Amino acid sequence: MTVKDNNLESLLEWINNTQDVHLKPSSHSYISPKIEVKDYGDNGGRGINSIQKINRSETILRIPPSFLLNTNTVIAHISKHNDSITLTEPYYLSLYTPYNNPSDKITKFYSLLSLPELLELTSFQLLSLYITLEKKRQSNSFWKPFINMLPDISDFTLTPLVWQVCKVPNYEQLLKLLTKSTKDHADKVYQRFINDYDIIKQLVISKLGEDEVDEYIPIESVLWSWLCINSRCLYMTLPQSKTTADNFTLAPYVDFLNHSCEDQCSIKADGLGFQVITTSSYDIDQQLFLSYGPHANDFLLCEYGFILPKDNKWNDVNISHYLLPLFSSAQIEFLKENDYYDNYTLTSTGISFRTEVALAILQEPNPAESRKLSALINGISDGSVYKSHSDALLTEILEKIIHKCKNQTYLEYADDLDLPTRARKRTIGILYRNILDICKYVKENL
Ligand SMILES: C[S@@+](CC[C@H](N)C(=O)[O-])C[C@H]1O[C@@H](n2cnc3c(N)ncnc32)[C@H](O)[C@@H]1O
Repeated sequence: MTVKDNNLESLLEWINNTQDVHLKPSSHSYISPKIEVKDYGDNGGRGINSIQKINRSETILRIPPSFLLNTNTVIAHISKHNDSITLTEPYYLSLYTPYNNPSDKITKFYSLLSLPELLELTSFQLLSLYITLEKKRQSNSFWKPFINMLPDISDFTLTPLVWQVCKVPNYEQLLKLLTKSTKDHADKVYQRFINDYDIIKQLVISKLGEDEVDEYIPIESVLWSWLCINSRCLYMTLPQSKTTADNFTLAPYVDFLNHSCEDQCSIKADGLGFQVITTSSYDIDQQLFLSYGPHANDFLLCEYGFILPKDNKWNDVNISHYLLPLFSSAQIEFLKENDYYDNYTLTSTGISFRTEVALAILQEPNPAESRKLSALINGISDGSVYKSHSDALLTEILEKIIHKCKNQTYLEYADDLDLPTRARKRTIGILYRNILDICKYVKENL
């Protein structure tokens, strides 16, 4: 179904017609007439669809720097409401920031912030704070057409972070049901969010006092902004970023591209802004995809709130927690020295070399002195001397995992009356099915 709503029309109007008069027309926004936004329903929500044939290497989108939401544009916009901030760098001064100084509470809050305080925040913290506040400002925000097209919190119903922060029905049971690697990942995402929220909160308290926190930055609103950023950010080098993780931007319209394991579009960020170029040709009425990266389903679920139920070639099974307790201290020392400590995985094509090395080391009481081991690690031997013991241990581990997963795949058919709980349990069931399929394959092919 073609998406036709007022919000989308406002977004297109904003991207196409709010041009910086100082820019050459060649630098203006461009949305190819060969694409449209289409609603794929349960199969990914909104995505980009071809309405004409598209060739390989065609530029289909170009969003100029002034319409990208990132640290640069946020600081440039906030500075318009703050007399104490004077920006001199060209990457701020070249941005189009139509001056609109509404006398609302948020303008007042911006006027209290200093440039060092803003630069102290990570991109994630700054953007989460800014989007939360700009959403509140509604028509007073330059970014309103973009913010109005961001997904609803209900679109993140499968994200474990939402279960935990919003304490959804059965959230404790759901978290316990997660596969180990998904739970480990979900815990890290939770820590990242809570840390970001605490820092934003401290800043608001330092300017406005504790009583204003719920008014300006209720945790549910920051959670929504944070998830929109996490699931829609695109890599782009920014001049003032402190870490690689800070190098990202949000790009309206580009962010309608759904994920597939196979790359079908590439992205380019330069002085012209953000561009999307096709890397394959498309017939009429085909969905255009971008690969978000080599992500397994547990990663996709925790970071983006979806999984690829079939054919995610990046799925793996981590067996580190079975192997790590078996190593002696000499073996651990060797593993650490040679960068082979932890992260032992199996995939749908077999066991990783790292896992093979770990299984071999378990058979060497003095690994540092073993020439057989050194030959395996240096690619001089294929390690067949270790194979029968490695296979026996691996079979034992695989049988334990297979048994556990078989006990959990019933979740795929969960029939809870509460529909979000049902969807969450079914997704967890698929994660167990993914693990089961890999383990069975590896066991059969030892
Ligand atoms: C960058 S946005 C893509 C546009 C999004 N579908 C929308 O409606 O705005 C990323 C989000 O799209 C959804 N998504 C992306 N690729 C998907 C896929 N292959 N299957 C299901 N959902 C997908 C997830 O909700 C993800 O968090």
